[in-house]
Amino acid sequence: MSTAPAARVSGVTKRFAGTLALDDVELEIAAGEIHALVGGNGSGKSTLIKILAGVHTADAGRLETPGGATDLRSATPALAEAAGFRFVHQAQSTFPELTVAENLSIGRGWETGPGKLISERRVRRRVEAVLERFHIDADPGAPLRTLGPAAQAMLTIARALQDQADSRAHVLVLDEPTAALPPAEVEILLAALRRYASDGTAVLFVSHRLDEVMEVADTVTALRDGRRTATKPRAELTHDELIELIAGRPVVPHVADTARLRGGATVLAAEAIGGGSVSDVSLTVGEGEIVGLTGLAGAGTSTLLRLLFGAQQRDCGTVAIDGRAVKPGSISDAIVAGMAFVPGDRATYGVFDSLTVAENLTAGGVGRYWRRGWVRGRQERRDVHAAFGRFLVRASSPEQPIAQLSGGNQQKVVMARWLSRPGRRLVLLDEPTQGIDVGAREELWSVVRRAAADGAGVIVASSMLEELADTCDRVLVMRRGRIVHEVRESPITVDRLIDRIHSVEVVS
Ligand SMILES: Nc1ncnc2c1ncn2[C@@H]1O[C@H](COP(=O)(O)OP(=O)(O)OP(=O)(O)O)[C@@H](O)[C@H]1O
Repeated sequence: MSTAPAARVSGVTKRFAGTLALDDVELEIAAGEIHALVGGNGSGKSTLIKILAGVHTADAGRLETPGGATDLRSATPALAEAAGFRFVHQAQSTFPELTVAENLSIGRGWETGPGKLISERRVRRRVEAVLERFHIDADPGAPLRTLGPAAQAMLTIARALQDQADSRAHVLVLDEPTAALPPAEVEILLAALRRYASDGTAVLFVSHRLDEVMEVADTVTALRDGRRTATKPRAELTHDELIELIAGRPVVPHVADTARLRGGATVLAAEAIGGGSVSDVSLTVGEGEIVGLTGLAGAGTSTLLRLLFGAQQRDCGTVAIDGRAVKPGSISDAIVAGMAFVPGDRATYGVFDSLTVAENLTAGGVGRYWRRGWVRGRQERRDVHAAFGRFLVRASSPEQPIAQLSGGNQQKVVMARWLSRPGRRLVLLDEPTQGIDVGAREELWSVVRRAAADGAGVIVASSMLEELADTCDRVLVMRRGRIVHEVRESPITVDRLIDRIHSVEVVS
């Protein structure tokens, strides 16, 4: 690993009305290193990245790169690009139906030959060179969707960096690069990042997955409440020290609660349901039971939850809560029956962008705050206050527009909205802790366990196998829209889950 600085930022301060998002932050990234940026929800990570990208301007701050200095008060995307920064976001647009070569040419252009016609030979030569340089094993003519998820992520990285001849001339910035990847694919992407760094690329990545930070980072910078709490070589940090830098306190792992009644009377009975990618799924969930759902990407876990809730129309089968049939495709009937749903794609389904935090918190239970035509304002305020504390929501006030909250805090509000509802019988959670910081994650799981202890059934779809192993009474493994295994050994272990997820692949 080289130690030449690829970029150095200093004195970065940013205030949004009422919130000091960054306070005099410094960060130095060396060429050839993987530098992890960690911190709790709302600690300022995205704000710093957006300033580096020129999406936000800073109130103060300076960026130095080998090419010169930039005043971050006048940061722009063009200046960021000229300084060598390249950004790969989770939702980076790729085109699954187009070929690898087409995906690597869009936005950049195609090589032409005589008469300005596209020269397929020259395009192919360039694309093959890029694939080799970024260690991607793919045919330029193959549709992108035929590649595995990690290879697709590597392709978005290659696309961002392909025109930089010198690896040392740029800083690759990744936001939660592994969040959408199943466990086996995570290792492929992390190995690729290591190779890119050993070629001289400086990699800055934001992550809440601390095991990955411990595995792959050379250096770790932690932010808390907009301030840098430490920059350290990862080799000098233990997992627990890292948690303390982020949370400001040790986070005590939960002790399994034995008092919970697991699998009492049947809450959910689903029979032979199908729709979208899911076919012929039957399952039951008992009172107080927490059932996990996992599988490789595309296995159908999210679709199954949406079919159960009615957010997606089912083609066949029946769903009943406490013996009462729930109409297909009717969210309102599902809610009346006692279902609650925390979707994975919160940008599309979870958050009411134009409303305040308080309005988002109470949106699922408006009826509760009306009594003979009067809004019970005090009760609502009390509930909002309690939810803020219990879910560790970081917002300047309940009146703040939710769009101004950090991603993780928006997720906490969505969880709070659904889990605080009285009378819920079945709670459906899709990747509930994605983007949630280590301090709040334990807290969220304890709220889920409390909901189960109160008698609700819970189904949780997640790729975080440790969390499933810690919390679930049994885990269902899906593949191609069907349930293919049930893991209910006590204790459920991560190794066992990985084995079942992959043995499914071998069987086929
Ligand atoms: N456009 C905005 N207007 C007002 N406040 C904002 C805005 N963007 C961010 N903030 C506030 O700045 C603080 C830092 O937010 P930021 O998104 O940088 O956190 P983060 O560390 O990326 O969090 P997460 O891990 O949840 O993604 C938060 O308190 C957030 O509410």
